[in-house]
Amino acid sequence: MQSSMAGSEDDNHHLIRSDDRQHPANLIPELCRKFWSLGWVTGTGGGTSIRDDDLVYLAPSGVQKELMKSEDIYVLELSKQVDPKKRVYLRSPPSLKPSQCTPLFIAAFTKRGAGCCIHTHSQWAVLVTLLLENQPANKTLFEINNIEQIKGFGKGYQKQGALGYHDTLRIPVIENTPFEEDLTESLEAAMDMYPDTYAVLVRRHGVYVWGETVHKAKTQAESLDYLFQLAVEMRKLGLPWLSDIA
Ligand SMILES: CSC[C@@H](O)[C@@H](O)C(=O)COP(=O)(O)O
Ligand SMILES: [Zn+2]
Repeated sequence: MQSSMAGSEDDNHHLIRSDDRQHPANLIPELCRKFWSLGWVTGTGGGTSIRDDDLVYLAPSGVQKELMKSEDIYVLELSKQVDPKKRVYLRSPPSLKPSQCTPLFIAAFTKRGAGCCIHTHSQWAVLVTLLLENQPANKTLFEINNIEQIKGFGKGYQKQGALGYHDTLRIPVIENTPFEEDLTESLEAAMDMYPDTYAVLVRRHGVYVWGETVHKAKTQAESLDYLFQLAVEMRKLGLPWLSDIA
């Protein structure tokens, strides 16, 4: 059975103890409970990380994400991470390991200044990557336009405002790897190739979505899941994802 380990003062327990619902250590378990009910983080897959200034909060690996408690949350200082192979944690709950998604979350924080990164194993995301399998590897792109929900996305990195109804939303797809951490290089390459994207799909696996704030990351993750589901249904009906309505 998954258990929460009560921390002591010397393991920086104060970093995750707060009565504020908006505190990252309270918000991550609450968000994961919501995401579990959407089928995004079932069977321990997926997760969420939040950055508050230089502090990064993240979940343990291999735990049932919807049953997590604030006591289970890891904390690290972003600016102190010199060697990705020797990650230094301000707070490490005993008997647990940090999420395997950690280097991918960190890529969103360092390369895109994100405040929150959400990883889902949504079946809609996986289905979209399967529908795109005929495109060349590493040049795969999900594209959709002329759908109202596209307005749920920001224009891009360091840009003001949201995408418009007629804009085309583009989400790159990277190939899956046997170990989550080995996705980091291709996720970073996709960020470089598509600097304005707020998400990267992982073939036969799921999606990473981020935003400047928790609110924006959640809005974009929900908008994307809506669009992925819609895209799968459109394909079944023989409807194109891109149209030239002016
Ligand atoms: C169902 S196992 C899924 C994991 O391998 C991974 O893809 C994942 O998303 C969660 O990794 P975790 O280390 O448990 O946070
Ligand atoms: Zn995953």
